[in-house]
Amino acid sequence: MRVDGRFRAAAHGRTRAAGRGRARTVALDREVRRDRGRAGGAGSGRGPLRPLRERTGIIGGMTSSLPLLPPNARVFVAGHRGLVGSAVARRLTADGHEVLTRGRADLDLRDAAATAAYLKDVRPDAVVLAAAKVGGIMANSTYPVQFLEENLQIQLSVIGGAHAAGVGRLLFLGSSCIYPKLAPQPIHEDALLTGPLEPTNEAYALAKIAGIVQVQSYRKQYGASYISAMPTNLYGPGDNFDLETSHVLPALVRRFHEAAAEGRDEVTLWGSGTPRREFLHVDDLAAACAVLLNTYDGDEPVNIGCGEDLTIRELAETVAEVTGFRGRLAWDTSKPDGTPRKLLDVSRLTSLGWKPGIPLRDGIAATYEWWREQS
Ligand SMILES: NC(=O)C1=CN([C@@H]2O[C@H](COP(=O)(O)OP(=O)(O)OC[C@H]3O[C@@H](n4cnc5c(N)ncnc54)[C@H](OP(=O)(O)O)[C@@H]3O)[C@@H](O)[C@H]2O)C=CC1
Ligand SMILES: C[C@H]1O[C@H](OP(=O)(O)OP(=O)(O)OC[C@H]2O[C@@H](n3cnc4c(=O)[nH]c(N)nc43)[C@H](O)[C@@H]2O)[C@@H](O)[C@@H](O)C1=O
Repeated sequence: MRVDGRFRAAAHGRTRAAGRGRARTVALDREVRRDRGRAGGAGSGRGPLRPLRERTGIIGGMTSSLPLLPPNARVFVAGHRGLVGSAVARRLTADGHEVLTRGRADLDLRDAAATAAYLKDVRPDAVVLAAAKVGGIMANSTYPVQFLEENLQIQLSVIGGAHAAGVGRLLFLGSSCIYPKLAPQPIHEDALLTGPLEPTNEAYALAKIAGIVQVQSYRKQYGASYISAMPTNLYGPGDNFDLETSHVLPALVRRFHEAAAEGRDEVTLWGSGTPRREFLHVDDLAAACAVLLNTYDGDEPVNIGCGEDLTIRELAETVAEVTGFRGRLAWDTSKPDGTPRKLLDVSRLTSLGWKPGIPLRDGIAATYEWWREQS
């Protein structure tokens, strides 16, 4: 069962003069290029970069007052029916932007020609790339071909198509699994490519790393104002509750709910329960994406997390309490644990003024309520 918490308020197609939007984004692109040239390091995001005049937020650590995403911007959210895309669409709409969407039946984002044609037609001011082949530990380790190829195809289509259409601003969403399996904790963005990856999601991680390099390459070669963010494990309304393909948190909600409803006294979970994970509510993630779109224009990816983690056993105890399951936990150690720990260093993001607002227990309770209303 894929619970459907879908974003419906989005406008389809072109509802404003596309020519105006295009002129504005191309102008921003040129301006970014010109100023980076003066700073003497195209897209490095590190050197003594000067703030862009007027519209810019944070470039190379310097700030000015106006946001990088113009007010009332037209933003194409790719993957608007998913956990992340639906939350980002809600957030951008609440912030006064116009969210453009396209369902998979009308536009398969693996199709580069169709995606480029769509983006040229609607010419958004910005793109948020939240469409991807996504899944939990078992889905990742069972279908590495799809996780590698579909994500590479989507990234090539959307990022390349956005540039060809003159889109001036793009946010690419990666994942904390891009970092080495045994990276020092908390994991700083500089840990990228410093060690071997976790085998259960290596294919997915490599596709995401390619996406980061693609974004950096468009910055370096064309001066594009494209950025990448690396979220930790997410949860919330719109999540996937399918026990075979989901991440751990929605799986536990469903397992405990069903066990409590059926009066069972034991629930079996995967692995040893000892791995540690950091969980962020998707509405906090969406707020962080809005901050990045408005203020960040650096070359380096930005971690998005809450800065705290817990063991899977501790998570299970919390979810059991929320769902009213009072029985025993059993652990199926034939199932993989995955990486032992992946707590993100979120200092780069918090320095931009963002902080999480939804405590884990409250977020789980709200997600449980949402899921029960959907089922
Ligand atoms: N969930 C998490 O814990 C985390 C997620 N992320 C990242 O956030 C992003 C979004 O993830 P999330 O929202 O959880 O994933 P979901 O599976 O909930 O949503 C993915 C969306 O992408 C769409 N999509 C997938 N393939 C295609 C395609 N070929 N053409 C058009 N649309 C397509 C799906 O469409 P449809 O609805 O039709 O299936 C869906 O709307 C991903 O990049 C992921 O890596 C990062 C860290 C953690
Ligand atoms: C976001 C992130 O998500 C994935 O990495 P992951 O964090 O390892 O994934 P997960 O949420 O599926 O599991 C977390 C932990 O929980 C344990 N666990 C117990 N019981 C269940 C259970 O019932 N289901 C699941 N899925 N896990 C369970 C499980 O064994 C593991 O130890 C990748 O897709 C990766 O690519 C990625 O980006």
